[in-house]
Order: sequence, then structure tokens, then C-alpha cells
Amino acid sequence: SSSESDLLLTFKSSIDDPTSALSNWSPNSTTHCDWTGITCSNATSLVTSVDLHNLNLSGDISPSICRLPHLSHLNLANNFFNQLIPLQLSQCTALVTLNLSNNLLWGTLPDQIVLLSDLTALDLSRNRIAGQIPLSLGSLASLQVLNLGSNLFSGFLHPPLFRNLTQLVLLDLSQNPSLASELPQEIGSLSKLRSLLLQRSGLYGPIPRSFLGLRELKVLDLSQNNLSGKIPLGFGLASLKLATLDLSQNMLSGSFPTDVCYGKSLIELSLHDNSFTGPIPNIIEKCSRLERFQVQDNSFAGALPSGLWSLPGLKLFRAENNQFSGELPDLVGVSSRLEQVQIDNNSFTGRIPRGLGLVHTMYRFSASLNGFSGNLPENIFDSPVLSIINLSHNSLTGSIPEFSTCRKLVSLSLADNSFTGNIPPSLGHLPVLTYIDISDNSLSGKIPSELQNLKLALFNVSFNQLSGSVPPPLVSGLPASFLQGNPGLCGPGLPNPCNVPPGKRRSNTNRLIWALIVMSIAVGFMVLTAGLYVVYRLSRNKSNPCTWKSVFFYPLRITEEELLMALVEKNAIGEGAFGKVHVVQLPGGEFVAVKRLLNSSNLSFRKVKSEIKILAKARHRNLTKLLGFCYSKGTILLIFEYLRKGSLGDALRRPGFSFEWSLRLKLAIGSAQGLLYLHKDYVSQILHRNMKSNNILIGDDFEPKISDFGFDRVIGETSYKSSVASELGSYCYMPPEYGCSSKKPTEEMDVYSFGVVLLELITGRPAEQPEARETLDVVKLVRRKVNMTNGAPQILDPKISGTAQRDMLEVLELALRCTAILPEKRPSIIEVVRSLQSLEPIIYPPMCSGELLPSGQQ
Ligand SMILES: Nc1ncnc2c1ncn2[C@@H]1O[C@H](COP(=O)(O)OP(=O)(O)OP(=O)(O)O)[C@@H](O)[C@H]1O
Repeated sequence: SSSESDLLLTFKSSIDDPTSALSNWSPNSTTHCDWTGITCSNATSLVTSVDLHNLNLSGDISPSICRLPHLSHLNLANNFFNQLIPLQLSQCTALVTLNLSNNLLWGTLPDQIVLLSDLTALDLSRNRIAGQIPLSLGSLASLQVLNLGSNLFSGFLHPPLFRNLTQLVLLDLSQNPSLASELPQEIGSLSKLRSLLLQRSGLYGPIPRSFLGLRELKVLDLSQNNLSGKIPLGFGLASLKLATLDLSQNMLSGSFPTDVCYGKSLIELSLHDNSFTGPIPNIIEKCSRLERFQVQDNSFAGALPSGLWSLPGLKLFRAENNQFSGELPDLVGVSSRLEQVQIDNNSFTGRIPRGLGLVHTMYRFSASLNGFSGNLPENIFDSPVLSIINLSHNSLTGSIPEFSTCRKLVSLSLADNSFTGNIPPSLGHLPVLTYIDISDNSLSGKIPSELQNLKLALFNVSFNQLSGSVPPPLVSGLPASFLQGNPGLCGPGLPNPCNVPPGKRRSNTNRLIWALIVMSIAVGFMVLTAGLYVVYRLSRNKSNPCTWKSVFFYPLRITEEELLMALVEKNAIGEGAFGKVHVVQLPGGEFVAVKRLLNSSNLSFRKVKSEIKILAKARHRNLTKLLGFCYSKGTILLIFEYLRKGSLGDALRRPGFSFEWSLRLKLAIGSAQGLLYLHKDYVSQILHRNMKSNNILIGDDFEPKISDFGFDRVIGETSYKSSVASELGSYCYMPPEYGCSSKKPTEEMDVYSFGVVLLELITGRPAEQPEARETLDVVKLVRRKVNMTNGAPQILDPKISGTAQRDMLEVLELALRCTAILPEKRPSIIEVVRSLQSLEPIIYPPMCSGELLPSGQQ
């Protein structure tokens, strides 16, 4: 026993203990079994456990601890040990649990870990451990808990790793984004698993069918990976105990997993940010314990089952950015615990549900960009915790009800509807109300003076029929554009100053005369300044913000004025047939790309808005997100997400373009998938009509995003055609039939243009080819060469190694079919996607090398 205390003191001597947490570890004390964190066996008085978690310790973990012969539990979690994984701990052969989580450990996981053969729990999570996960770990057959989450592990998950780990109850490899692996089938044989956490861990490929063997599973998190394919049929039937299923932020497709509710255990279902399609089946009503339902950002469609709304435990309901339709049921008499409902950007119709205000837990209701109509229910704002309500961009009518109980309301957005009547004065009594957007309605009467009590960050009442004087605090702090479009409004700084009361007028005659003199001088001065200003504005080709209307599909928190101010030369990043592109920084710090379209056909705001809504609703990982737009007669500003890597066209034109083949293939597959979505998967088919490498932007991880699709809808056919005609380079992408005036735009035309992009990727050269003295586009150049004996290989980009040649020739073959002169000879976009996908490399695990074998076998 005395030697055990010596061993502990040696262990302590290499540790920094700034808070003296180990002060009672002292040579003078009678028994070390009372020391902080030490547990001894009652029978033998020998140390069985050292638990020093969360004590701010740093320094070295000394191997002396392993000389405690009965040490079975070592917990040093939540400290600041900053060293290589201590190899010597493998000498602690009696260890049953080892927890070194949440330190600053680094290096690779040594194979010697295999010596800890009695381990049932190993937690190394939240460190900086890198390299492959060693196969030797798979020999620890008693492991029940294996947590390697939040590290820097990389490489492939080798199937043998999991073969012997049949006792595992928890497996956590999450948050290791540098892993790059398919999901090993073998995980499906770990039949005792209750928690499988593999989120954000570089996984790709399908969810194996073997997962049907995970019958004890309660938590499955595969979110934030690149998983594709469908959820295996019968998965819900097999995992009846499943309480959390998170498959969000992948590339999964297929229909809603109808069987997830069979076990009735599901509490959280997250399928958002995938490509699921079809309806949500009525069977969802059987998920009686469901609390969180998130299916946003997919392509689900159809009506939502009405029983979903009355699930007794449901708190979070997110279904925005889908294609749902139909009406919502009334919530009168429904005992609901709903807290947050977001169903924006769908095609719901009918009335806003009666009884919504009776759901007293509701703090956010957001249903913008739908087709809701009719009056608002009188009690809509009655939830005492209501904080955010967004019903903008619908077709709602009637007056805005009074606000009585919702004293927590922070944001109210009712913009772009057909509300009439007055602005309710009760709005001014809501103490934390900060954002009010009731623009684009038909509201009349005065702006209630009560509103000046509020500390507003946004107050937009533009384009209504309001009249009377604007309370001064509302004029002074906010952009004038938020009041525009209300000819009856008056006040300081507005086009109409308010009338001075008659009594005052008489008593102020003298002052008036003086004022007139001063004013004449001032007016003269102003006219001069205004003249100069107009000349200045015209010279800078800027537009008066007062003539602008805007619709933002995302909260950009920027005014048209600020946006217009930012459209200066130094922010310009490119110019195309339709106008210039500028990069603009939002007040929140993010960047957006703003494209100015010259709308020479002067389409009305309503028409433009409905067309742009269709473009904005097209959501796919391979489409550039349209965030909003501003409109004035003659010009439209489209606001897109900003992709800092620029376009494929930019890359192709850079000298020494040298993307490797796998990257080019990835760009081709992604762009084809984007096009496929526009042609076939999106409810209202969109023809791109301007497919070219300049309109393929490069996102993170080189995921391509198609841009500039469907502009013909926004600016009208005539403007569109004349813009395209002005861009010489675009001709290389146009199919031969484009010139025929009788030909309507077709899918085949887009396929031709895409074929040209494929040729650019294969040859590594931009479509427009200056060769000899004539200008030859890439299609003609390739055709000439291909017709020569042995000509095809000559046109492949020589910068790409010979091993990819076979695949490149296959893509060449496909590109030639896409660019066939006769449209009917071209493949469909589905066929194009399939052919390209068939060339995607399958990543085989590297051969097991010596370093991966347990140390004894090297
Ligand atoms: N969303 C964006 N993010 C980052 N850069 C962009 C974005 N949109 C455009 N750009 C940049 O601006 C350049 C010009 O784009 P633009 O679309 O105006 O021209 P284009 O594609 O050559 O012609 P067209 O007007 O016929 O589509 C692009 O090549 C790209 O570098």
C-alpha cells in the first residue's frame, strides 16, 4: 500500500495542478484511499480507480500510474493535457474503462491500444488525434463504448475494424470531417448498438441494408455527410426502439420512410437538406411521441397529414422550402404544445388556421411565400410567448387584428399581402417589438403615434395607402425608403412636409417673410445641388432608391439604399450579357453577389415577382441560391449567394488550368444533376437556356452550382434574346436549331449546351477557340479531330494523366452525342447524369499495410 501511494505521488509530480485540486495527495496522510479521485477496493485496499476529471490539470500523464496492479478505471477527462497519446498507458493492462476525452491530446492512435484487452469503455473524444483509426482497435472485443468523436481522424473505415466489436452499445465517430469512407456493412451486425453517432464524418455512398440488424438502436445520427441513395426499406420496422433519427444534410433521395413510426418511439425526426420527394404519409400520425419534425429543404410535395398538427408532444415543425400544398387544419380544440412552426416557401393555400392563437406555447409561426388567403383569425396573436410571426408574400386580406397578449413579439412581417384598414395602435404597446414589415399592402389611415414608443430596428410600411404625419422618431432613425409609396404621408425629410396649423400661420407672418427669403436662397442652392447631384447620379448610373421595391427570401437585413450604394466599380466581379455582377457585404458580414438585369421590356412588378419566386423556389445542392431581388422600372437586381471560387469558365480561362480528372467529373456530374432537377424534378419545369461554363459556379468542396437559369421568365423573351445575342461567346453553346425563329426553347437545347461544357472539361479549353486565323468553337474543333485517324486521344487535355484516358474518351463520346446536330439524337438529361455517374470512382480501401496491424504482427 505504501508503494501505491508513492506511485500516485510520482504520477502527481509530473502534473501541473494550478487549483491545488490534488493538495490532499500528500506523503503525510495516512491513507491514499481518501485522496481526491482515488477509490480503493474494500477487500484489498488497493487502488481500483483514479478519477481526476475536470480539475484543470495539465503537464504529463506519467506511466507510473500503470504500476497500480488493480487500476481498472482511469478518468482524466476535461483537463488540459497537451501531449501525444501516451503510449505507455497501454501498460495499464487491467484497465476496464479509459476516459481521456476533452483534452488537447494529439498524434495518432497507437496500435498498442490492443494491449488493453479488458477495456469495455474507451473515450478519446474531443482531442486532436489524427491519422487512420487503427484496425487493432477491432481486437478489443469487450468494448461496449467506443467514442472517438470530434478528433482529426482521416481515411477509410476498414470493415474488419467492426467485425469483433459485437458488444458495442455506443459507437461515436462523429465530427471527424477528414474521414472519407462508405458506411461499412459490418456496423449493421453490431446488434447491441443503442447509439450510433456518425454525423459530420466524411461518409458517402448508401446506407447499407445491413442496418436493419440494428434492433436495439435508439439514436442514429448520420447527418452532415454525403450519403446518397434511399433509406433501406423496412428500417423503421427493424429499429422499433428508435427515438432519434437524424439523416439531415446529406444527398439522400426517395420517399419518406413510411415505417419510422411503427415502433411509436420516435421523438426526433430530422430529414432536412436532402432530396427526398413525394408526400408525407398519414402513418406519421402514429408517431405519438414525436417532438421534433424537420423535413425542410427537400422536394416533398402534397398535403400534410392533418393529424400531424395534433400530435400531442410536437414542439418543432419545420417543413419550409418544399412543394407542400393543400390547406392547414384548424387548431381549435387541439391540445397542442407546438412552439415553432416554419412552413415558408411552399404552395399552401386556404386560411391561416383558426385556433393558432390558442396554442399558448407558440413562439414562432412562419408561413411566408405561400398562397394563404382570407382574413387572419382574430386570435392569431394571442399566444403569450409569440416572438416571431412571418406571413409575408401571401394573399391575405382583411384588417390586422389587435395585439393584446403577445407581449414577447419581436418580429412581425406581413409584407406583400392585401391587408386593408389601419395599423393597430396596440402594436405600440408591445415592449420588445423590434422588426415591423407591413410593406406592400393596402393599409390606410395614420401611422399610430403609439409606435414611437418602440425601439425599432426595422419599420417598413412602404407601398401602402397611409396618410398623415409620420411620428418624428420614426422618420429620423430609419431609411426613407421604408416610408415610400405612401403619397399621403408627410413629415420632415419626406417629399410632403406637413401643413402648419392656421392659428400659428397668422402669428408668424414676419417670421414667414424672413423664412421665405431664406428659403428662396436655400431653394436656389438646393436646385443647384440637386442638379449637380442628378448629373452625378446619372454619371454613376445609379438609381433612386425611392423607385425600388424589394423581396427578400432570406433575412438579408439590408435596405435597397445600402445595396445600391454598394454597386460601385470596386465591387464589380464580372459582367455578362445581362449586366454587371457585384459582390456586396451584408451588415451581418456575409457576402452576396448582386446581378443587375436590364429589364428593357418593363415587365410589371407583380409579373416579375411571381416569376422570380418560381426561380427562388428551385432549391437543389447544385443550383445557386437566389436570396432576393430588388425591382425598379427598367432594372432588376437579383441577389444570389456568393461563391468565392468563381465560375468554371473563370477557371478554364486561367493560364495553366489544371483541375484533375476526378474534380472535372465531379463538376460535370453536379451540373448535370442541377439541370436534371430543373428539367424533371422541379414542379414547374425550368429550361436553363444559358448553360455554359461561366454559369457553373464552384462551391465548397468543388460542388458545382448552376446559376443564371430561367432569366427569360424574368425579363421577357424579347429582352432575353437581344441580351444573349449581344454576348458573342454564348454562341458557342447554342445548338444549331437556336437560330430558327420557329423553334421554341427545348430541353434538347440545354443538353447541347451542356455537351459543350463537357467538351471544355475534356479538352481543358474554353469553348471559344482561336486557332490559326479563324475562330473555331470547341464543338467544331473536336469534330474535326475526332474524324481523323487516332484523333480522339489527341484532343484530351494532356495535363491529365493517361490513367483517366478511358473515362475521358467515354465522356467525349457522351459529349458528342449531346452536341449532335439533330436534337432527337441527343440523350436526355437523365441519361447524361446516369452515364456520368457510372464513371464516378469507387474508392476502395487502401491495402492493409504493416502500420495498421497490431504491433505484435508487424
Ligand atoms: N453568385 C456568384 N458568386 C460568385 N461569383 C459570381 C456569381 N455570379 C457571377 N459571378 C462572377 O461574375 C462573372 C460574370 O457573371 P455573369 O453571369 O454576369 O456573366 P456570364 O455568365 O459570363 O454571362 P451571362 O450574363 O450570359 O450569364 C462570373 O464569371 C463569375 O466570375
